[in-house]
This record gives sequence, structure tokens and C-alpha cells, in this order.
Amino acid sequence: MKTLHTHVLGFPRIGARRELKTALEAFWRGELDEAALEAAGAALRARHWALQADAGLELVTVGDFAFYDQVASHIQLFGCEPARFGFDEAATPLTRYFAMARGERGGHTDCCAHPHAGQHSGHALDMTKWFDTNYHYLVPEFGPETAFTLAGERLLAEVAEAQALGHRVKATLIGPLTFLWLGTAREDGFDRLSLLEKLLPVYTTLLMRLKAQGVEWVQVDEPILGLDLPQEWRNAFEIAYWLLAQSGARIMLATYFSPLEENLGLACRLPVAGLHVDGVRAAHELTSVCDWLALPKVLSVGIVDGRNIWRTDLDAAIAVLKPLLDKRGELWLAPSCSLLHVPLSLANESALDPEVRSWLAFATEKLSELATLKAALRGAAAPQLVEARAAIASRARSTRVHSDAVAARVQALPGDADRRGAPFAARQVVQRARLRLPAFPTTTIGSFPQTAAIRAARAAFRRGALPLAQYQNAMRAEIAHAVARQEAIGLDVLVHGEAERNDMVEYFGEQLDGFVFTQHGWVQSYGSRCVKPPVLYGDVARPRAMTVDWAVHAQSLSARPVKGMLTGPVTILQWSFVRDDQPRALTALQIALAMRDEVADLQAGAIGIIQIDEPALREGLPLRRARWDDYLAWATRAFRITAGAARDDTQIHTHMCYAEFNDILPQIAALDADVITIETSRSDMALLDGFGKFRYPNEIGPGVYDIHSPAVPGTDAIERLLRKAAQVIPAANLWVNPDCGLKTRGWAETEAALVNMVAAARRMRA
Ligand SMILES: CN1c2c(nc(N)[nH]c2=O)NC[C@@H]1CNc1ccc(C(=O)N[C@@H](CCC(=O)N[C@@H](CCC(=O)N[C@@H](CCC(=O)O)C(=O)O)C(=O)O)C(=O)O)cc1
Ligand SMILES: N[C@@H](CCS)C(=O)O
Ligand SMILES: [Zn+2]
Repeated sequence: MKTLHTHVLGFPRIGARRELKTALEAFWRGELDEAALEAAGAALRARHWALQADAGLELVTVGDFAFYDQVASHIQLFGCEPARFGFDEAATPLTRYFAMARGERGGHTDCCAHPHAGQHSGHALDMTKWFDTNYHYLVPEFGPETAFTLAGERLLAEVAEAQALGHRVKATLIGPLTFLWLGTAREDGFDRLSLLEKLLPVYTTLLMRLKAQGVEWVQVDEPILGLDLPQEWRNAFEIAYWLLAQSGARIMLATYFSPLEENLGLACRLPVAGLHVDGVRAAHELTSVCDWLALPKVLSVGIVDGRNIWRTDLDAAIAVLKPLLDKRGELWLAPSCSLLHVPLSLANESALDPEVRSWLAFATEKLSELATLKAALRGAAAPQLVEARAAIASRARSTRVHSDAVAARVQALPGDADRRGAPFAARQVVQRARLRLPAFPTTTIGSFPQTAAIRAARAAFRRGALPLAQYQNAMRAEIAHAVARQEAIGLDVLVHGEAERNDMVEYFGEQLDGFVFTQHGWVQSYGSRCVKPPVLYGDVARPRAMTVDWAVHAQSLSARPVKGMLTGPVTILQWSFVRDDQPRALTALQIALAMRDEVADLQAGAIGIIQIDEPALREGLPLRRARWDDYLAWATRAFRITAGAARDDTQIHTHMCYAEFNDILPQIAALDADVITIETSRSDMALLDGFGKFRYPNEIGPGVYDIHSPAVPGTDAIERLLRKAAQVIPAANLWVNPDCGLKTRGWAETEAALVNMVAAARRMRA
């Protein structure tokens, strides 16, 4: 008799109507107390466990819920809150949790971070990308003084909560090695791995407590097994899991996002009861894992894509799974990774194009796919299989996916389409003559505060309560307001402020052919902040100009240059759900061609400076270094093709934030943007050293203040950073700007900060 089980590694927690966001933000505003916030969390957990149980999952997953971030929850669970916060005994766990997440002044509002020498002791934990996803986690801080205790009871309480609702439980934990890997050393040279010895006993105690509480399986996530690991980290796995095995808990070791490659044998050897592998990104390894993983260890196959929203081709999946099942006699079926990275449900997507909708599966629909696969593999009747087959066939033969015009344009693309006319040095001369900017020109990154009024106007427009013309007038007034304030502040290069954009990617997706967008397809980006990634289903084309009217309007209001503002092809690709029926490189090229036309139209509209944002260029790097070159070649070419429409006297800017750039500096230089603005303030300009050493040839705007905090930087502090920057970059090539856009900030602090920034630039000129 063959055994089949279905499970999930994790489930979205934000709620179908972003109930978690609403509750959190009300709590932070002081409108909800702790008990009410806890009740909102419990209601979401109960609902999500019920969805899992209703889909026939024998075990519901407990421990994937977090009020802000699952890594932060582990910091509390293991009692390693950084001492710098100086929490007093009276502080409740939730107060401490949100202080770590948002800073003691509650200012953390955006995505990226680096330790900053000048920050106050209660500043928020650093935040960075979770592997190659658009989710951001809070970075644990480790040092020789770090101690671990089983401090948080929340996980055990959630287990009891699920059991009280009648569920059988699989608990989920981040594994000890991944937890240490994801952290940062508070002092240079400190080896995080040296903490393993202190950490393991706490894991063992926790595993024993979970077992005693009746938890049948514990999923322990070690996604770092898909990375190029130093040998000492690989060695540590054997010792660590031998010790954890002493707990007697049944461990399902979970790997995802990347093939195991040289770690495959190691993962299969570890003394655990089961191994989960990513059957989408590491499909080619399934046979080897099946052979190497000795029975009676359980193999869990992540056969349903947890990172994308397409329906699974169930026949193809069955063809993969059947031989594995025949060989092993037991198989667990799951999504490839946690479903945190996809929206919750298609149920409320009434406005979605019905044909495209039939091709999709969000988290809830992925649960049904698991159920159908289980039934089909058992030989039971699975009527859903028929419907699924029809949808897959409809997508494969749809004439809407392919456009002859797009294919012809790609085919006819001249070999030099990714080249500007003259080299940078010559362009710099003509741009300087045209723009006549002072030394240390000041600018901002694009967005100004997305105020409640702006969002309310857009919400009213979408509801049909505000006519298009009135909405457009409201946005034009916001743009005029932003331009006037920038002139008053004394900035040299202005922006229109992006008031009309819901999101820097969704906005373009909505206007391009080949995309559809959802009404409720929210995916958590960090904390309460969400994004609604567009769905890129077909060949991309630009039916009409997307930003020109707004930019020309802004430019008409000022004699100073206004930067046109575009999102680059790699970032649009990276932050959308993209088609899986052609290489990402080709999709990026199609987007690049559409954005190239926008560059040409802005230029024709007399916009002399155009910024093409590529904050996701670094994030798109494959997790394995061996694949970097291929990715970087097509990604940088896509950018250059977009920029390639610019004349020599049109200045092309690009912007990147939250990334470690030093390992891809040659490729950043190869973008050949005339100016790059990057996030550097939180690293105290350390990030700029690489650009200096590399002798980065073009102009640079190193961010001089952190936009994640409401704190207003002083003129002296900004000047200090600029002087530091001028030591590594020729002063003639330096721009002055904040780290990133200001959309999450309020106007009062924005204005005060920019006034100081302009004053610092003037001092530098003097
Ligand atoms: C720069 N970042 C981005 C990433 N990915 C993107 N796709 N976009 C990005 O900008 N990844 C890395 C970082 C992550 N940083 C952020 C920062 C901020 C947010 C954020 O604020 N998200 C908003 C949602 C933004 C949005 O789409 N707004 C829409 C809808 C607004 C809305 O919720 N409306 C309400 C009604 C409001 C009212 O009546 O007043 C509703 O519809 O119910 C819009 O402006 O129209 C968030 O709120 O989470 C995300 C990532
Ligand atoms: N132009 C965008 C870039 C964000 S990374 C903004 O200013 O918000
Ligand atoms: Zn940015």
C-alpha cells in the first residue's frame, strides 16, 4: 500500500483583505490594544489552518505566522534580542518585538538597511532580502556575548491553539545553521558559526517540548543548503543534526529556492526523518535525491511552484511523482517553498480576465492542486484533473500570449541597440553644457510622500466614485505641489513625485500589453507593507506612452530640469509574476523594448534627464555563483537596451538600493548610466569604497541620508558623509541625494531633511 501525504511549508499570513496590515497599523497608532491584535492574529491562523485541513492536509503547519517577520519571531523564541535595546522588565514581548522591527521610535518604514555607526541604540534591526525573493527579513545581530535561551512561548501556544481547534500539527522552525547564516556579526571578524554550540541545546529543548506537546513532525528549514557554503558551514550540518536527533523529534529538513548540488549527499545523509526538496527549481535533482535518501526517510517533493502563480501541469507532475512513489512507497507532496510569496486566493478576483484567471493558482488553489495530485496518484477519480488539463491546454494554445509584432521586433533588433552614441566622457561634456548644473547637484530619487489624500483619491477613482478627469486633476495638483516645494527647498534637479503611481512596478504593468493585474493579490514585502505584483502572461508591448504627460506637466512648472522616472526592465521582471513558458532573458528583453520607447518619448517631450530605476538588479542574481555571469549578461543588456534610445545630451540616471554592490561592480559600470544613485548612508559610505577602488568611471549620487527613519539628518552629518564620499570619488562626479524614494515618509520630515541636504551641498560648493 502506497502512502501519500500533502503539506505546506508555510502559508500567507496577511489575510484576504490584508486584515493583518489593518490590525498592525491600528495597533501602532494606538487604536487597538495587545489583546485585540492577538485576537486578529488568532483569527487569521484559525482561518488559514481551516483552509489547509479542508484541502485534506493531515497536518496543518504551525509557526509560519508572525506579526512582523518570522526571523524576528525566532530572535524572540531563542532569547537573543540584542542587548543594545536595553529592554526593561516591564516591556511586554510584543512591545520588544515591534521595537526590534521598527526601532524604539517606531520609524522603520521601508526595505533595506545596513548597520549605521551614527544610529541611536534603539534603532531597528537591519532589514534585508530573504534569499532571492521580494520579502524582507529582520537581521539577527550576533556577537561573542550572544546567549540563547528558550524565551518565547508563542510557538508552543500556537501549537496548543491549533490542537484545540482539532488539528494535527507539524511545527515549522528556521534551522539553526540558516538562522546563524542570516544574522550579522556585530563586530568585524566575529564568526557567527562559533555560536552554534550555544544555540543547539536550545533547539533540542524546544524540539523535546514540541514532541511532548504532541507535535508529530517538525519542519526545520535549512534553505542555505542551496547556497555555495564555506566548508566549515557544511561540516557543521552533520554535528548539528546528530545532536538535534537526540531530541527524539521527527524532523523534516526543508530545502528550497535552489538546487542542492554539492550539498545533495550531505542533505540526504543527515540523521533526520524526512527531507523536502524544491521540485521546481531543482527538478533535475529529484532522481538523485530519491536514490540517495535511504528508506525509511520520507521524501517531500515541492512539486507545486511556491514562487509563481501559474496552475501546475498536473499530468507532468504525475509523470514526475509516480516513479518516485513506486520506488519509495511513501511520498509527501508540497509546494516548492512557503506560500508566503504568492497571494492568498483567486476567490475575490472578479475583475480578472476570465481566460487568464483560469491559468492561475494562488495559495488556496495550490492547496487544491495538492489534493488533486494525491487523489490522482492514488488512482481515485479526480474530476479537477479534467478542468486543470483544459486550463493548461488553453494557456498553451492561446493566441493572446504571442504577438508577431513583438517577435519581429526582437528578431530585427540591431546588434548595437544596447549602445549609447558616444562614450561617457563625450556625453558628459554635452550634458553639462545642456544642463548647466552646479557642482554637487542636488536631487531626490523620485517619489515624494504618498499621503492619505493621494491614496484616498486613487481608491475613490478605482471605486468609480471619482471621475478620471478629476482624479487626473488631483494628481496634477499633487505634482505641482511637489514641484513648488522642491523649488522652495532649492533642489537642482526636480522630480514629479510619483503621486500617480500605486507602486513603481504595478503602475507600469497596468499600462503594458502582456500583463494583467489583480485586485487583491497582495504579497507581504515586509511588516505590514505589501505589494501587488502584476501578472506577466504574454508578449510585452507598450500601446501608448505611460509617463510622458505627467513628466511634461511637471517640467512645464519649472525652469529647472525635471527627471523623467521609469522602472527598469529587470526590476519590472523581478517584481512581477512572470511567464514560465519562455526564458526570463527573453521576457526582460521584451520589457526593455517597451521601456526604450518610453525613453524615446520622454526625450521627444524635452525631458533632458531620465532615471531608470533598477533596485532589483542585485536581487535577481541567482543564488549559485556559477549562474551569475549568464544572468548579468542579459540583465545588464536589457537595461542598456532601454537606455540606448537616449541621445548623448540626454542624461540617463539609474538608482539601486538595499544591495551589496561590490561583487557586481564591473556589471554596474557596464550599465553605462551617466549617473547612478545608490543607498550608502547606512553603511556610513562604506559601500562607496568599492566604487572608488574600482575607479567607477561615471557620476555617482551616494545616498546621504536614510529614508527609512523619520529622523531629520543634520547639515553637519550630511556634510561629513559628503566629505567622506569625496575622498573616494572625484568631487566633480558627485551628486547629492537621499538613499531612496520618499514615498513612505511624511512631508514635514521630508522637507526638513532636504533643506539640510541642500545646505550641506552648498557648503561643499563653497
Ligand atoms: C521599493 N520596494 C518595492 C518593492 N517591490 C515593489 N513592487 N515595489 C516597491 O516599491 N520591493 C522592495 C521595496 C519594498 N518597499 C515597499 C515600500 C512600501 C510599500 C507600500 O507602502 N505598500 C503599500 C501598498 C502600495 C499600493 O499599492 N498602494 C495602492 C493601494 C493603496 C491601498 O491600500 N488603498 C486602500 C484604500 C486607501 C484609502 O482609501 O485611503 C485599499 O485599496 O483598500 C495605491 O496607492 O493606490 C502598502 O500599503 O502596503 C511596499 C513595499
Ligand atoms: N523612484 C523610486 C525608486 C524606489 S527604489 C522611488 O523614488 O520610490
Ligand atoms: Zn530605492
